Amino acid sequence: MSSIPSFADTTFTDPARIRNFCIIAHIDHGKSTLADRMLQLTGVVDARAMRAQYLDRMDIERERGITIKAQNVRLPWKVGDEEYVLHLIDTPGHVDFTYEVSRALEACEGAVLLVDAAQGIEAQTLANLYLAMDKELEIIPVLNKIDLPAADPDRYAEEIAHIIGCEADDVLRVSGKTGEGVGPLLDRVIERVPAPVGDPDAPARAMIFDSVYDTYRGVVTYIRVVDGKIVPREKIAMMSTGATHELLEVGIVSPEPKPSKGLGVGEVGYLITGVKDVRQSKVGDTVTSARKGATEPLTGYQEPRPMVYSGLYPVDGSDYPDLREALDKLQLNDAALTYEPETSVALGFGFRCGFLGLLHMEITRERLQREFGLDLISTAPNVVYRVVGEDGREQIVTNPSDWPDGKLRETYEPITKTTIIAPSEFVGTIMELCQSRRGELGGMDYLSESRVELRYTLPMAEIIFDFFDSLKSRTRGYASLDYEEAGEQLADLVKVDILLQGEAVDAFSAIVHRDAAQAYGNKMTVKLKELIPRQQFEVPVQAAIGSKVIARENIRAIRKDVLAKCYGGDISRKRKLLEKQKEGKKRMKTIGRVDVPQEAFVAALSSDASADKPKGR
Ligand SMILES: Nc1nc2c(ncn2[C@@H]2O[C@H](COP(=O)(O)OP(=O)(O)OP(=O)(O)O)[C@@H](O)[C@H]2O)c(=O)[nH]1
Repeated sequence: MSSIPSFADTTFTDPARIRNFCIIAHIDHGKSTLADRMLQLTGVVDARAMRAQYLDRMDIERERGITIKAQNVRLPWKVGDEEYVLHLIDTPGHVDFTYEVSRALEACEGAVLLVDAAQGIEAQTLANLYLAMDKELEIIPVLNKIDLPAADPDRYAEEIAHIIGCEADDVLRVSGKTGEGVGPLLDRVIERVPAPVGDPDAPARAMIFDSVYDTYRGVVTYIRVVDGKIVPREKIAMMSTGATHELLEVGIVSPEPKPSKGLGVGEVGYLITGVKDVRQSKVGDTVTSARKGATEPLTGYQEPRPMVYSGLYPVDGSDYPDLREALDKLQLNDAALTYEPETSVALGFGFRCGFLGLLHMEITRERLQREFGLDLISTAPNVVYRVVGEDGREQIVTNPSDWPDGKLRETYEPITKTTIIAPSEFVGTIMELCQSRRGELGGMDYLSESRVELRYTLPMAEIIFDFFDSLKSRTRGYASLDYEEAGEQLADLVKVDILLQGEAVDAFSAIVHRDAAQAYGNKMTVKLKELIPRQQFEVPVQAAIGSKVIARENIRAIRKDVLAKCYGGDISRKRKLLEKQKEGKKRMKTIGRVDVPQEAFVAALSSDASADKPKGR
């Protein structure tokens, strides 16, 4: 086996020589590290240019050590004298990004199922495995990190064999760190993963599995060709809209983008059309030729549905148009992000945004701040509720301010099917936690003598915020968690409003289970009392359900005279002080007669859920 980089540059490769695969795993089991070794071993990146997590291109990904966006790369590999092209698609492992995983799977015929040899199967190993099996991919089971002293490959090979129904001997053993076993793994990919099948003479059909907005090049669209070929200078059409575009560039990624003469059946690469509007290159769409194009699109992807909503507002109101533009651009990168304009009495103009989960929300916010230089406030996140009024009218509520006043006939909340895997000694404490979160046990299975899988139905609102942190701390970090939405259930829900001097502050309203309302009211009133500076009059801070007040704190009055200290003399000093006070006022929002500094909103809204940095695993 030796590397043959020149072969990687040749496109229109015979499909029989192509293998498209991805690596799926629980978070931190070592996908990105293994991908690094593959880049090196195939000679695509030489040792000098190598850096850790080569495919994680975003700063946030490197800093957090997690993969958010799926990436793809073309690798040459030789078995005996036969030359092959591998397309590797690196996928994220966090539960919020399952959607990215499912898109990556659409472009592959095989999946390397990577399991940490010191940890065994975890909740997302199973979730990703089931996704891959659903799409009928060839699964190649692999134990990673065999260099670790704590590795117990024999034990976990049995576990994997038991789950996927193979022999324990079939499970390969590698170390992404030392590179051991990576060559044989690539050989196995070539041997087991089926070559892509497509009709080279049919009209072109390629599926879009990712699109990225690039400041210099415009929209870059990643595709996998299914039939025919895509060549530069030809007009292409997007099948969902019928829109046609001039193709400016077609190419492959190995590991940097390289223009090519085109892409044929089974090949994975990118195209650039000079389109500036990010919404014209929809993930899941089929690309065909504008002239004599295909008539049947490929089966689309399942549209991702947001699970968590939150309001995003610019701290400086004049940044509103920039925020809109930034969201437009991010959405191309992130088909799961949704947003629509909303206004808040307290925060002004902003957007109601939908996310897949809290990590997704946090990352979106961080990207808006970093990549677009925006200073933002986000309101407390909430899930999606359905309410039926006394008159039988139904309403979907994604924003607490839309919660109908008055009596409601029925209120529903979304629920999840949750899987927890942990050492069996923690079963009692996990059950306790789930019960306290209104969970219902669905079943329990032993994966081996000492490890158990628990299945629960839990309200989504209970699970997305701090559940994972509680689970981790109660199980000393040994439990892993995965959940998927599973419909809705009747629940006794109420809206808690927070009032300043009798006036509701919409940004602080929350929908909670009736049993949790008191705790929310107490927490917010105490917090706001600390955060809002004293005014020249007393300000009551109240929590209320409808007109019923359930908690109250008072901010005592003071009188602040900035000129008091400089009576007599210096007029310019006086003016300066007054101006300083005016500056301060600009950063205040006035609720009724109460001046609330921006910082108080930020602090009050960020200190609970969004401050826990959930890194689910
Ligand atoms: N000892 C040892 N450590 C490894 C090996 N492979 C990965 N690691 C370490 O395990 C941690 C996680 O590795 P990553 O490659 O970032 O894991 P990942 O699965 O890509 O994680 P996500 O991208 O967040 O899903 C890092 O600290 C790696 O250095 C290995 O073979 N041996």
